[in-house]
Amino acid sequence: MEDDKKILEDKGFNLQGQVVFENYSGPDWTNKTMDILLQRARIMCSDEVELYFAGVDVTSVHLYNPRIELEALHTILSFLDKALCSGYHTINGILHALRELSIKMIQELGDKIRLETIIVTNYSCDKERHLLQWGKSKGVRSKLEVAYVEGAGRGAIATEDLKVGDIALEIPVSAIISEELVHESDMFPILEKIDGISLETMMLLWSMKEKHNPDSKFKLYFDALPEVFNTGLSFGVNAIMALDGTLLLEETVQAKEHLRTQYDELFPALCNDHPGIFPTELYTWDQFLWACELWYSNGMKVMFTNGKLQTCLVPIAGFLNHSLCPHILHYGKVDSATNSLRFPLSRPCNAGEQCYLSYGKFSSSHLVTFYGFLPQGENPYDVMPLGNSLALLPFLHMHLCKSEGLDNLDFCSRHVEVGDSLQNTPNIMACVQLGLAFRENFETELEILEALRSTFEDMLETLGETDLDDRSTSWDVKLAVKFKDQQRRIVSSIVTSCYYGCKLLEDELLKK
Ligand SMILES: C[S@@+](CC[C@H](N)C(=O)[O-])C[C@H]1O[C@@H](n2cnc3c(N)ncnc32)[C@H](O)[C@@H]1O
Repeated sequence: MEDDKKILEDKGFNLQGQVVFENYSGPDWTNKTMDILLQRARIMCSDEVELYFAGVDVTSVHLYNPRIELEALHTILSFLDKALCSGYHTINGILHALRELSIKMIQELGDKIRLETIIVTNYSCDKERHLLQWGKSKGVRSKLEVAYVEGAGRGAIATEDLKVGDIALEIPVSAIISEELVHESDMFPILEKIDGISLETMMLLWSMKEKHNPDSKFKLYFDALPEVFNTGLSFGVNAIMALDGTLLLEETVQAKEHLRTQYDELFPALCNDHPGIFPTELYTWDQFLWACELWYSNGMKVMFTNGKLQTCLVPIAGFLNHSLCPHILHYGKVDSATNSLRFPLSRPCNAGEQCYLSYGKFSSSHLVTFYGFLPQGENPYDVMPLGNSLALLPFLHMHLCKSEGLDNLDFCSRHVEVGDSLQNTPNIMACVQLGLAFRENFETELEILEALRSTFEDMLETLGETDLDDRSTSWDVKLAVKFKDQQRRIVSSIVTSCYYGCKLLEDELLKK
């Protein structure tokens, strides 16, 4: 919040909450006013890390992060709707014009980033249809159907053209799998006596048994779940080996070791002490891992009307896949008027198009480990290890450092951003140019940049080359190799940028 304020002040905004509609009778007033509103909204919609890395130019019209752009446009739209409802009649015309423009800009943004969904027709969706019917009988309202989509298992497809603000899906609280169920179960009195056990772990253990309960209220939900999840937690030895040289290797190994320790702390003790409640055959390591993958990849944080935030399984909503710029941005808070979880659209979704939501601001390594996929497009939340002495390097588009320029290596390590190609993301160059504009000490900057280049060159070497026969390779090795290729591309782009940055500085030094 303080960062937001500072940036707004730096940009000369009036922080008293008033936007002055200057010259609104002029020919271009709507665009100009929208521009001002957008500059503010981009800052308001960026979190601390995003602000930190976009510090130089968060107000730029450049799409440095489509999710923030969408969030900003949506914030403006909500603001305009509120203003229109509260009846500022004298400026109604202006508000309507701005509203129309923001809807148009949201539409244009959606068109720019649209992902093509290929529906795979040779899979039966009977189980999914049964679940949808069950949902309907429980009061679920849906404008989505389920289909197999290429590269992502099942996905949710819009059954009609959906506009901004339309509710794609509405799930009553009674159809959500939440802590209440474990509290009511016969395992709760045993579990609550275990020191330090979390409610999440209790839910996980409950779901392992409930999955096999023929009388479960959620039987059709469990029936429709995948038999295997294919996340990084299930990577085999070859996939782990293929990750050599990447941060992900350690992440997946550590995550799995952590889960194994957790399992060993609970089993076989619980089965031995309470065989009637924890049957051995339902609580094997493999089944525990399956349940972990279920909760990591399908768990949703839900805020209930009593203010409690819980990780839940939400039938039907669990068919929604993730996108870096999703249709559904705001969800997860139970609507007190309807006692349901609603999934409203922040950008339009046409009939037949896959409707996406955002799982969160996750790096690709997190998505591979806990969800088992790499998102399409450049992920602005990726991180790069910068060697032992340096901090993790967030990979955000466009800007290399704040206007201070490069002060020291540590400063640099925290500010560097990496682009996907030199032409449209001249990050290191932008940084150097900033340095040139603000500072005299080119020698130090050159040293820093050379050190950076050398660090990334070493990293590139460690990543090595991959030679993959795609036909005979298993899903996990393919995913590991895809991840490594992506890392290589990023690092290689930084090396190139460092190289050009050094050259620019050397030229400047020659001129002196
Ligand atoms: C909540 S589920 C979504 C429904 C899932 N596709 C299914 O068939 O059950 C999350 C899982 O969907 C897949 N997924 C989600 N978004 C994806 C994307 N953009 N690309 C590929 N797979 C995705 C991953 O396997 C992830 O673990």
